[in-house]
Amino acid sequence: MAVVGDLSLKFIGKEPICDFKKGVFGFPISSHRVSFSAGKLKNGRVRTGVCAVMKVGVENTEISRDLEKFEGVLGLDVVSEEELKEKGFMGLRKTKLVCTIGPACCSLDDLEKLALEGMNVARLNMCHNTREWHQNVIRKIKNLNEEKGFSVSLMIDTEGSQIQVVDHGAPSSVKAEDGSIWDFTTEKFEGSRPFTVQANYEGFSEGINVGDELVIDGGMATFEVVEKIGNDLRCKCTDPGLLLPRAKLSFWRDGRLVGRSDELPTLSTKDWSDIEFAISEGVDFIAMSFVKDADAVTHLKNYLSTKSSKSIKVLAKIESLEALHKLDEIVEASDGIMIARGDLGVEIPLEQIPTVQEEITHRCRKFNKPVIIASQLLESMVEYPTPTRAEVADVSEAVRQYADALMLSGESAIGPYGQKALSVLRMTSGRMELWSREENRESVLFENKLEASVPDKIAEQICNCAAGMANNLGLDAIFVYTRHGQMASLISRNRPNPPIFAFTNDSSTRMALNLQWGVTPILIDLSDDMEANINRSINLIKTRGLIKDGDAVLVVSDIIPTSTAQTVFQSIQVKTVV
Ligand SMILES: Nc1ncnc2c1ncn2[C@@H]1O[C@H](COP(=O)(O)OP(=O)(O)O)[C@@H](O)[C@H]1O
Ligand SMILES: C=C(OP(=O)(O)O)C(=O)O
Ligand SMILES: [K+]
Ligand SMILES: [Mg+2]
Repeated sequence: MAVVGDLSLKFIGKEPICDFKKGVFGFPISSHRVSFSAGKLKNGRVRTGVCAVMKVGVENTEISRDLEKFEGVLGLDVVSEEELKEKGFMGLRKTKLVCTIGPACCSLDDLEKLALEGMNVARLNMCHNTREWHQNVIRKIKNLNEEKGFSVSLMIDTEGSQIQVVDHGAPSSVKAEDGSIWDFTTEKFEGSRPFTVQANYEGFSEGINVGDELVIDGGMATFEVVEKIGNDLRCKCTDPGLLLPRAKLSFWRDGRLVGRSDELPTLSTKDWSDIEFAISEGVDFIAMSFVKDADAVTHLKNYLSTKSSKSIKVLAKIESLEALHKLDEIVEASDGIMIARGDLGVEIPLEQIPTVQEEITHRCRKFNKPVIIASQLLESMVEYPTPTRAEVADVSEAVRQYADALMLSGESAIGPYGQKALSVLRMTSGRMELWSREENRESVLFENKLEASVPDKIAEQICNCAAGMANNLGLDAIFVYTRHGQMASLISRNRPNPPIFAFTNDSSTRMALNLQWGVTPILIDLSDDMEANINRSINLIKTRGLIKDGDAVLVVSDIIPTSTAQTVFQSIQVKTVV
């Protein structure tokens, strides 16, 4: 093993040696000498940064000095780097983008195009397709990250339990006509029977009375219960519409939802086995469907902390009335929230969605948790190559509310215009971010106070001040040094004007920060010597041509050293690059 600075090279016979993570590779040229080059990976090839011949096992100070400027150790993803080079600091997009991966975008080529187009997180919805299929997608994305320098995080979305129509294959949809009589049953049968709908859950009709309303998919069609026959319901169609496979069933009485999900577990047996799969594949996020209370979230978090060697973040999906009733406790318990407007629209009247969305987004900012706004953002693009004006207005509103992330569902999973939809999200968010920054700031930003008790009040204050200083002084960027991402997220919470570069030596932290508004995470080795870390990272960024003399950055650090000899290093400083 040869050691140079904080890089190490393995020396294996006459084979070329590679350490792609560090961007280093070398060829042994004799039994005690190795020639090596080091650099950043691009398009699967190492772009050489440093070339040298060195003695194996001997520390070479000259090379160490060269390697101080070595560009390969700066873990900045290619997409942010290109964006930065092209548009400068203020041009970096703040709002993060999540894409649901499905049959329309699962080839290596399609995934690469989505990554290039700005996908920050890939979502795999375990409601659909086989585990092998999902595994294949995960492997491809990890491969793209390793070989081509992307940094796309992975999210598994659980199926969850829900009362719905069984997907019996064909036909794909049936029309219910006004006044027609239908039987909703739990009887199991293959194929389809006329005027009969199979429900997936035995107890679906418990507590339901004659006269109650049965609503399909939040309003696609409506029935009135006219007769109860054992567990089955005979219903008359009062508002005609389509019955799709897996359509959701909800019951209403006197204009209010009849709670049906009490008996259903938040995590089913299938969900638990999908969670094992998520752990073994080392994904970054698990989005938990139909969360009812904080206990379910805490339980999963505890489970993951004992079972998973890497940190996996738990996102709670808010998609039921019950979750809305316990919003604060759920937000506080989770690592982030998804506003799952699809199912939420089944449980609350549609006209309440906009205000509920804004309220949840505000609660997330208060508790400092990232929030994703999901479902139907560009729904018409599942079929058409352009969005409706109303859809663009919806996306803009989500950005104006300072959501951390926006999500595509069917638009990318099954639609033929997935990349285009992603670019619509990118352009629309860029435009609204600029407008908010320049024209609308004061009206939307609200007071800084955190709702939750942050264990470290000093960190919170430092971050609030840092964001204010960076804005007031008109600085170019904020550099924050963070092991677990806490400081980066506390700065992001203030939604400052300049971009936040979060330097971390923890790859899980890097991947988790991909969901955080305005944060560009960078993987880098961090030593206990904070001054050295700061100088080294500024040099690295400068060597790459991403920062120039005269640029001013705000540097924030709060790294607790690993050795006990040093004290906690907390500081804010303004550095002008020279
Ligand atoms: N992995 C997948 N395999 C096949 N189809 C998928 C997959 N993921 C999503 N889809 C399709 O994309 C649509 C939209 O995705 P999503 O919103 O995540 O699911 P759902 O409609 O079940 O809530 C789904 O209805 C399904 O038709
Ligand atoms: C995102 C959602 O969940 P899923 O697609 O899993 O139903 C939703 O209901 O909006
Ligand atoms: K799901
Ligand atoms: Mg849902």
